[in-house]
Amino acid sequence: MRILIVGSLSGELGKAAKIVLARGVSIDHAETGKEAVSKICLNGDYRFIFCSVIEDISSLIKRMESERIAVPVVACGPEDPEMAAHAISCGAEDYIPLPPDPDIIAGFLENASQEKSTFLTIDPVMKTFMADVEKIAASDASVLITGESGTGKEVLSKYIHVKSKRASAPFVALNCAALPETLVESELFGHERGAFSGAATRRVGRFEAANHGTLLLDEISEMDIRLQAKLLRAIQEREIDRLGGNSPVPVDVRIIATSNRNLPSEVETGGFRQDLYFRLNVISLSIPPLRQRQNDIPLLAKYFSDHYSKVNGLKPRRLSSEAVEKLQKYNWPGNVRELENAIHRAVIISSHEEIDENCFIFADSNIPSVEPDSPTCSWVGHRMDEMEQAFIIDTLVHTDGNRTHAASMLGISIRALRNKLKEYAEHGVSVPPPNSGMAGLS
Ligand SMILES: Nc1ncnc2c1ncn2[C@@H]1O[C@H](COP(=O)(O)OP(=O)(O)OP(=O)(O)O)[C@@H](O)[C@H]1O
Repeated sequence: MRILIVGSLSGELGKAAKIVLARGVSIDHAETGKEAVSKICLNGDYRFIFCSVIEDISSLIKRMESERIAVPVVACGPEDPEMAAHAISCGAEDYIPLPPDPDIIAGFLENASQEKSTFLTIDPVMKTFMADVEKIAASDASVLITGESGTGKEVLSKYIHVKSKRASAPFVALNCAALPETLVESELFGHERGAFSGAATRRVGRFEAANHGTLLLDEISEMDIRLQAKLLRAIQEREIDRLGGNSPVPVDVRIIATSNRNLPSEVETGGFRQDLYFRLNVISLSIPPLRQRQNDIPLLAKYFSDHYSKVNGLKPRRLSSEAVEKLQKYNWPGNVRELENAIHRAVIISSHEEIDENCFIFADSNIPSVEPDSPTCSWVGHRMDEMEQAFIIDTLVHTDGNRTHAASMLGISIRALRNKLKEYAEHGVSVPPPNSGMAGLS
């Protein structure tokens, strides 16, 4: 883990930096937000940016957004609730009070290193699967992880990295569906200054950022076929060409790719290169959907309820046995992500320390939801495109704005979903924002 510290180190922030260093975490330093962005562009992967509240956090975040950098910013400043609230409203994800308390910083770092890297499971159907995962982790082979949306493909990738001999090097992820095709190439391979209009600084790509570590290519099936050829070359030759660069750069990276689409049939229809498929599919793991491992439901539910109680400053919430039974009977089309969202909501809405079954309301997931006031209530008399729009928006509301999950439930590609949403927004239709989190509460 590497952290970039932004601001003057002469005061309390410098003391915080020393505590971070003493915990074995490497740090880099930038005096200003502008310098910070150049450093990230050049050096790649930081787990966090610790930024002094004296700096203009809002413009740092805007600069990062314009460079498509998504590193969480943690504001550091005096123990003052108003300053903390202001920093959070500017886009900071957390606030560390200064003078720094070594225990708070240690807890923060510990949380960050454990976060999303433990693949929780106890269901007997997962026993052989997990035994295979342990063996696979130790090897250096490419891994292809498939499974429905929300089954934990990204968590499993991180777990494999943490268990591998590359654990002390970076784990870098790129969601191939999250960026327009034109940007994926420069994200992957980086670019030299002036390589294209807008390339104001030299920037390392994810391949270089992941050197000696692991590169997760999430939703690989969404990658443009032309770029697939370049990726294949990078994997085979173990070197990449930066956009606008003169000579290849050697890279030592383990690739883990995920897909929630059926890659062999994509290969058959010409949407995915067969040679790349064989390269990635040295080892393949298919995560079973949550409904096929019901014993994991109580374990995960408890884990999320403890986590969200803590995050919300509440006493630990306990799930009643009726609530657990109800969770185990539901078929979880959105898998663990849907369970996590359901528990998060339940933790907040439950007025007692016990979460009872009434905190969970599930539509029959085999039938599209037909609420009395919903446009899908009476299908007769509506045009197909109206129905499609209502269906897509309803699904997106159900997934709390999560595009990947919604696309998977609708059985369409994320790109197709995104195009539809763009079209709706251009016609003034209110589209649930991405990751709107607790949208269902309001
Ligand atoms: N076994 C697990 N243990 C702990 N948390 C899990 C587990 N599986 C999934 N999660 C949680 O569920 C959520 C979804 O997981 P993840 O993003 O890894 O799924 P995914 O299969 O990659 O989804 P998608 O295909 O939609 O990108 C995350 O918040 C993750 O922390």
